[in-house]
Amino acid sequence: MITKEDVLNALRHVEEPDLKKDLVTLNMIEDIKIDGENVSFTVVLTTPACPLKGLIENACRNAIAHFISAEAVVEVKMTSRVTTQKNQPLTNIQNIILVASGKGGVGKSTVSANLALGLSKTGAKVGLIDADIYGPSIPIMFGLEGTKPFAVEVEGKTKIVPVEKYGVKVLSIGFFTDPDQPVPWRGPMASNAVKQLFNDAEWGELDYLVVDLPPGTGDIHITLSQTYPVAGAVIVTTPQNVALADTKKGIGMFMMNSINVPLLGVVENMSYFSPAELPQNKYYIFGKGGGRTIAEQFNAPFLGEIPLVQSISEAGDSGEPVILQENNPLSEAFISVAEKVAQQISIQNAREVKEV
Ligand SMILES: Nc1ncnc2c1ncn2[C@@H]1O[C@H](COP(=O)(O)OP(=O)(O)OP(=O)(O)O)[C@@H](O)[C@H]1O
Repeated sequence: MITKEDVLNALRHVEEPDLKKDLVTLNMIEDIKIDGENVSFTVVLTTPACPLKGLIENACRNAIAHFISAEAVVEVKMTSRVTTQKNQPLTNIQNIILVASGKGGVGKSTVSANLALGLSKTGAKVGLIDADIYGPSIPIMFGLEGTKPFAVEVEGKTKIVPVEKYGVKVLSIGFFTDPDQPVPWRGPMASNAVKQLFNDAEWGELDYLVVDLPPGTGDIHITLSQTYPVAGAVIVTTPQNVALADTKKGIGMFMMNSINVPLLGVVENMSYFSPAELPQNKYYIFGKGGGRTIAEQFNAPFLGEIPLVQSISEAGDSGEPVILQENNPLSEAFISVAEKVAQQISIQNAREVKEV
C-alpha cells in the first residue's frame, strides 16, 4: 500500500533546479491523495511563469516510478504562489521590478509593456507603472491615450483606480498630464508624483509591479529604490558602444551601497535587424553581443536578444504590444524574457528568506 510518507520520501529526491533544494524541504508539495495505485499531488511553484515547469513535473513522475512503483498512476497538478520580497511595506504588492536604461530610446518602454504582459500571460497578477516623466509612452502602447483613471474612496482616503487593459493594471504619469504641454518637472516634484502612483492607487493584490523608469540615472530612480524594497532591476540596452557606456553607468547606480538594488538581468534590444520580407536574415547593424558581454561583466543574467523589427514598432504605435500576437517568434522572445525575470525573482526571494 502506498502512503503519503512514501510519496514525500520519493519527492525528496526531486531538486528545484534554481533553488537547489528538494521540493519537500521547500514546502512545494501539497494535497497528496492516494487511492490504490493512483497517486495525485500538487506542486506549488514560486511563479506561474516558471520556465522549468515541464522539467519539474517529469522529475516528479520519474521519482514516483523509481522510488515507489512503476505501476503507479500519477497525476501532478502544477500551481503557483509567487514568493515575496522580505520587508515589503506595500503588503498587497509582492515584487516591484524596475525597468531602466542608461540611454533614452533604446526600447525600455517596449520591454516594460511586453514584460508586464508576458508575466500576466502566464497567470500572474501584474501592474505596470509608467514613471517616465519625460516621455510617458505606455498610454500609446496600451491604446489608452486620453484615458483618465477614476478615483474611489477607500477607508476615508481617495485612491486612483489603475486602468485595466489586456489583463494588466496600468497607471501612467501621462494620464495626469497634457500630452501637448511640456511639464518642467523639478526633481522632488517628479519623485512625489511617481510615489503617488504607488501609494495613492488601489492596486489590489499584485504578484509583480513593473515600473518603466525615465532613461538615465536620476531622482526618481534613487527615490523609488530607497523608498520601496525593490525585487530588482531589468536593464535594457542596445548593442552600440555609446549605449553600452551609459548602460554601465546605469547598472553602477543600482549597485551603489546607498541604493543596492539587485540586477535581475540585461535585455539587449534591437540586437539585429530583420526585414519583414526576409525574416531569416539577421543584420547586426549596431554590433554584436554587447548586451551579453555587459551582463557577464556585472555577473548578471543575460535575459535575451530582441531584434529590430518593424512589427514591434507598429504594434507599439497601434496600442497592441507585439506579445499579444499568437505564434509570433517575437512574442516568444518576450515571453522568454518574462520567464527569466520571474525565475530570477524566485531565486532572489529564496536567497533572502535564507538570509533572514
Ligand atoms: N525591437 C524593436 N524593433 C522595432 N522598433 C522598436 C523596437 N524596440 C523599440 N522600438 C521602437 O523604438 C521607439 C522607442 O522605443 P521605446 O519608447 O520603447 O524606448 P524607450 O527607451 O522607452 O524611450 P524613452 O527614452 O523615450 O523612454 C518606439 O517607437 C518603439 O516602438
